[in-house]
Amino acid sequence: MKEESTAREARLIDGRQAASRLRAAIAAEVAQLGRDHGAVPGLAVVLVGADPASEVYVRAKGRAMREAGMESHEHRLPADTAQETLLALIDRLNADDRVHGILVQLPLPAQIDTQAVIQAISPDKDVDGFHVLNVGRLALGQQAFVPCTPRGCLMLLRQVLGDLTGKEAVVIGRSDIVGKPMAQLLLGQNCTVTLAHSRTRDLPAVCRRADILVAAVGRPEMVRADWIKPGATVIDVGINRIERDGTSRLTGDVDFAAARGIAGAITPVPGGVGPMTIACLLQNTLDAFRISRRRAAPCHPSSERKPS
Ligand SMILES: NC(=O)C1=CN([C@@H]2O[C@H](COP(=O)(O)OP(=O)(O)OC[C@H]3O[C@@H](n4cnc5c(N)ncnc54)[C@H](OP(=O)(O)O)[C@@H]3O)[C@@H](O)[C@H]2O)C=CC1
Ligand SMILES: Nc1nc(=O)c2c([nH]1)NC[C@@H]1CN(c3ccc(C(=O)N[C@@H](CCC(=O)O)C(=O)O)cc3)C=[N+]21
Repeated sequence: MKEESTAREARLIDGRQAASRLRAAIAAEVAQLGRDHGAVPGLAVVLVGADPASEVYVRAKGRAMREAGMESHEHRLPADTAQETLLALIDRLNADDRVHGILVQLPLPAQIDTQAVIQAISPDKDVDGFHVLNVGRLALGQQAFVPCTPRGCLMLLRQVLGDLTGKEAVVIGRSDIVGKPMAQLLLGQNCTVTLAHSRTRDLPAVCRRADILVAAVGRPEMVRADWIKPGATVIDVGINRIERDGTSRLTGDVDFAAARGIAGAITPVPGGVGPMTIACLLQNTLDAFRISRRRAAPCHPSSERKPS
């Protein structure tokens, strides 16, 4: 039978709006903390080299921090910075009481051992959630700093679907910063999780099982409409800069225009996951600030670790 001519379009998941609500709630809490304690949460962002995309993100993070009433301490180092120099900076930031969160923008130049740098960050200031202690805590289902991008994706999913129990979730991409922690979070929500990657056999068929499809690959419009189960919720993490019709623009890992006719709900790029990543960075920094205050008052009877 022929489809109706007015095919139903997927609900658009507005990441900008969700992020702006979260940022407003954080700003209100920060203002209250200032009134109660005269203290301001601070984030140190370290950028090595001058990658233009990284510059854009770092500027956006700084602006969002200041708008929420938080302090942003930006450290820009030349591309040829030695590893020891960066490690010495991390040591200083670990010891700095005004710095509650530390983010080292990735990727780092080739002469620097990324893991050595990440593991040098104090786990209590690791607002990216990349430190082995936070990765382990997340895997064990303990209180942990959760990487900002998957945390934001989960917030959007909860907003659209409510309880995720029993859903079939497929995550494409197994990176340490997106795919793996996303799979852990979905497992924590009682989804049945498949983590797909470049060696997955018959990826389209795997994707067609998904009630929830998260694409974090880095390949423009790789996910076609016929990979999507009708009515599925699609979260497009990909940020790919492409040339089209002579202009440069951003596109996700999903063929958005076609997928809209099949999916139940879908995030756009830009305006989907990206803004939530930044809002979650503010949330993680606020959580880190709270943890530092509990550390400062260890005798208080209610000083347990759980960020409320
Ligand atoms: N919106 C946001 O806030 C953020 C967006 N991003 C974007 O998300 C995307 C992914 O980032 P990131 O996780 O860092 O990327 P990585 O390059 O680290 O990982 C990509 C993953 O995709 C898999 N992959 C590559 N090609 C294929 C293929 N043909 N079929 C199936 N799987 C494939 C790789 O598999 P294998 O492991 O087998 O090689 C790998 O696991 C990028 O576009 C990035 O810009 C990233 C961070 C934040
Ligand atoms: N230590 C570390 N932590 C990160 O979280 C981290 C990182 N390194 N390196 C790079 C990736 C990428 N990332 C993004 C953040 C915001 C947007 C974002 O706000 N995007 C806007 C568009 C921005 C534009 O126009 O370029 C949007 O999707 O609407 C995107 C991507 C964080 N990352």
